[in-house]
Amino acid sequence: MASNGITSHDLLGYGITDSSEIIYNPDYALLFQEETAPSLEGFERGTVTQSGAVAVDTGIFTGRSPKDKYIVRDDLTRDTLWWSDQGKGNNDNHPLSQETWSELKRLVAHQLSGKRLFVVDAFCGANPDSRLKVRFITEVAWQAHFVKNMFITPSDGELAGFTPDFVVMNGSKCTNPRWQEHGLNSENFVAFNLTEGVQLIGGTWYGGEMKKGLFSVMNYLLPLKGIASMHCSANVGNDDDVAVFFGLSGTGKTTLSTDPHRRLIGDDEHGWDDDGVFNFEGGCYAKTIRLSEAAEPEIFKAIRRDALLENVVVRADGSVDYDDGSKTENTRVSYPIHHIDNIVKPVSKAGHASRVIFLTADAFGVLPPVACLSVEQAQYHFLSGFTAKLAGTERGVTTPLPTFSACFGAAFLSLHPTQYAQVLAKRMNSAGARAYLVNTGWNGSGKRISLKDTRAIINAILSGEIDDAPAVTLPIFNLQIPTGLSGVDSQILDPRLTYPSAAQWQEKAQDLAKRFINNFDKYTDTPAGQALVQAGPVR
Ligand SMILES: Nc1ncnc2c1ncn2[C@@H]1O[C@H](COP(=O)(O)OP(=O)(O)O)[C@@H](O)[C@H]1O
Ligand SMILES: C=C(OP(=O)(O)O)C(=O)O
Ligand SMILES: [Mn+2]
Repeated sequence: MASNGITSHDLLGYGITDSSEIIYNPDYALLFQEETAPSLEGFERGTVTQSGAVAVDTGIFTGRSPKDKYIVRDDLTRDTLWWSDQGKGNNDNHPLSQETWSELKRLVAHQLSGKRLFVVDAFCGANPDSRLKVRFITEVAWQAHFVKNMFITPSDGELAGFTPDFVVMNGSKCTNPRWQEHGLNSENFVAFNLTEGVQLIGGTWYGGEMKKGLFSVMNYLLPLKGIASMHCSANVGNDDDVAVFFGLSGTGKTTLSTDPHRRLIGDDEHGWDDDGVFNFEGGCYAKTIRLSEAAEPEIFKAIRRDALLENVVVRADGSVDYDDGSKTENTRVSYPIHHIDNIVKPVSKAGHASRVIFLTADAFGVLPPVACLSVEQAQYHFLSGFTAKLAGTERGVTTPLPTFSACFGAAFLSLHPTQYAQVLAKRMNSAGARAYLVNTGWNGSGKRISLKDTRAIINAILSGEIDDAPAVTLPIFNLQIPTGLSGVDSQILDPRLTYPSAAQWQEKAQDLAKRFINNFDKYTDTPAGQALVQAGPVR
């Protein structure tokens, strides 16, 4: 192949033999042809929709499968990783032995051998000094399209001499028949070997495993270098004021960071180093369930040729029924970031953040739609990560499930949560950043807080209006809540007013406070953790 390509010889090192053809870094035109080829069958075959975007079904897996996630426990990771079987917190970092890893790798390599393969080389991380050079190997065209959308495309110059730091071998068509003997959760697997720099995928076709998989890898590497690694979206205003929006899936990172008046840095994964905030990705991955052009015009318009829709229902005329969640609530679209008009160019990065927003979707309806946090409260709520798992993103979750997800992204943390909290605190402190808790979930009315109200709240945070607004203290949680903000229904700012009686709020609040206190217990075995207890709710 040409100098900017690779040969089957280059794949031998991964155990992949006899490749019949390698399609290296396909462009969008070729991907379109490949993923809509009439010869394709089943989940491999895409459908062209009216907007020009191709729609695919991701198969049995329409969300991540955290129970099938494994990391090889070896000399590198033994004492550095936050393991599922150690300490007090529970997480998805299940240990894997070197022997089982080798078997899984043989399985995937066998699956990918003798095939026509797509190989995509891309960056994860916008900064040359902390980015990963990643190679994705897959036999499914739309999976190559997904990673082209989501990761950063190197220039031709950068591709010359591209030696991957990390390789993703996607064997989604194969499963592990010996999973029981291996002591694993199922025949499906998403496995990482940080020493080798390899991710293996078997059984699941869901593209999000590759995107969030690399995020877990960045989450391992960056904090150890003093760089914050954050499950957040980010944008920047006309005064170069940077805001980051932390939040678990479905809490509004993508929706709220896509703001026509602010340049988008990225919608999901960022680092914060000595120069400022930078994106890990080159694209966005928006939820499309009940998407409307009126409520989210920028995202709606981003769905066009080169965007890739997942698990939506396409009508006979090629239009998409965004209201139909029959395949999953987790319908999605990935698109390159330049499908949004107002973005930071050419590199998705900006200065230090001055506003740090924690998005939570409170399914209990207790938390206020916004509160201003003290430095200690910010640490407390970041470690607690109270929110809800919304339907669809994880296998088996079908209704909002209240959860404490440390750092608003426990599923992706590779190190202990306190390590992320320490790095974030240091960055926030040097930048003089202020923190806010924003509930995009429910209140006493039983309905979700409206997007219109949340957007007005975000505007009041970003303009600074909220810092001077009259405020009261919400008892039990000791949160400072504003009593009036432009464009926000003042009846919703105090959650007590959304209940038939304040006593009803009080009862639910006491129950939630207990959960907070119990959850925080796992951080109280250090003096620093002990000191934070008073920043949380009291019984
Ligand atoms: N008050 C609200 N704030 C933010 N999003 C809301 C709100 N009410 C409903 N939504 C919907 O919730 C979803 C938020 O999803 P998204 O922004 O993709 O989350 P994330 O990027 O954090 O996974 C969108 O479908 C959005 O339309
Ligand atoms: C893609 C995911 O999350 P988010 O909605 O935060 O992008 C995920 O959790 O798999
Ligand atoms: Mn998102």
